[in-house]
Amino acid sequence: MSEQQWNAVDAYFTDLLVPEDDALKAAVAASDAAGLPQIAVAPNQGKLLHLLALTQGATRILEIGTLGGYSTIWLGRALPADGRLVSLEYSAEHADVARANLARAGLDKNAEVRVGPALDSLAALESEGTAPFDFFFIDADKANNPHYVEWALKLSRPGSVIVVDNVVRGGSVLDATSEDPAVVGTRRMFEVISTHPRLTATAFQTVGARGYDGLLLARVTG
Ligand SMILES: C[S@@+](CC[C@H](N)C(=O)[O-])C[C@H]1O[C@@H](n2cnc3c(N)ncnc32)[C@H](O)[C@@H]1O
Ligand SMILES: [Mg+2]
Repeated sequence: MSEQQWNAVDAYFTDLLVPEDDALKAAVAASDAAGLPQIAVAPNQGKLLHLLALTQGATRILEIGTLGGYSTIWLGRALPADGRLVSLEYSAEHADVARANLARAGLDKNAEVRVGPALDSLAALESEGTAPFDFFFIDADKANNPHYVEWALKLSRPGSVIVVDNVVRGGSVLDATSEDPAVVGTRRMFEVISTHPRLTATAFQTVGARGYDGLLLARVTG
């Protein structure tokens, strides 16, 4: 099956089930205009995150890796009126674009973008005594994925859900000899999760508008 066919099927699904409104279209346009890389989740993946967070009844969401806030908007729209989303982003420039996109989507009251290395922001959240989060979306520097999963656990409650994006690495996730930090980090994350007493998880491969990739979905059991 060709990439052209994956794209066409994705477009069919998206046209029927995931109509993007003005705020989402504007978020993509503003991110492109600012020169951000086109590495946000696809619309149907954004809607998947939205539906997962809704199904979870999430009132507190933590995202690691904001970019222009496209996935943040989908997640933020799953929150109740008094819900809270914190998104962590290394780049001040990306964060500025995301904040404008979130404001346009009417989510600036619920969603906060914190700038800096996510490991520092996570430690700050802990020292502030933040309440546990119900839903985590991990989509930043893949080398740190094992640390991000450990942090998600620290900031979770039993029943919290963790989604990790881009776990296939073009198939290189199979390569135990890889020195690519993203592959090493992803493999280490799988090892940590596979034996973790507080996590149950699955992962699946995807094809579509973002090519060949995949997601990990985990639930905190205790
Ligand atoms: C794949 S993009 C996020 C895409 C976004 N979740 C979406 O789907 O719309 C990854 C983002 O993580 C940020 N990032 C990379 N390393 C980081 C770090 N150490 N701490 C926080 N953010 C980081 C990058 O600047 C980039 O904006
Ligand atoms: Mg991603």
